[in-house]
Amino acid sequence: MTNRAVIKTDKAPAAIGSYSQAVKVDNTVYLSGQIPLNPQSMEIVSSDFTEQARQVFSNLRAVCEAANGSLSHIVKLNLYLTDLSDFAAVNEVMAEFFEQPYPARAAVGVKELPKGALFEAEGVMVI
Ligand SMILES: C=C(N)C(=O)O
Repeated sequence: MTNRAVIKTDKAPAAIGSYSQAVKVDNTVYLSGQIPLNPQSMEIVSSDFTEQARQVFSNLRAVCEAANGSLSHIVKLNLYLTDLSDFAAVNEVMAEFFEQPYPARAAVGVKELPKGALFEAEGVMVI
């Protein structure tokens, strides 16, 4: 029998649709996609890609912590960029937030993201 719980924190943006910020099943936490919303204002923080990426990882960190984990517990990340010329920038921001060994990852260019965001990241954490 699995042990399932919904994770909810006001330190990360509230869900903007019909989903939970994260769902925990036993020791595994499925982290919903974070876009660069300020958790208080629920507005995109900046038009600058690097600032958006920092906000996304800050939001993901808050959800990890609400599930009693941390970014270092993330085993897989999926990144979505509306412009793959920001690939180098996202690697730099990840190096600010993550320590080696880094999680497994995919990075994909997409046409559009919710609220006009330039970047979204979602992943899986094992605690
Ligand atoms: C922002 C999202 N995670 C969504 O719309 O699913």
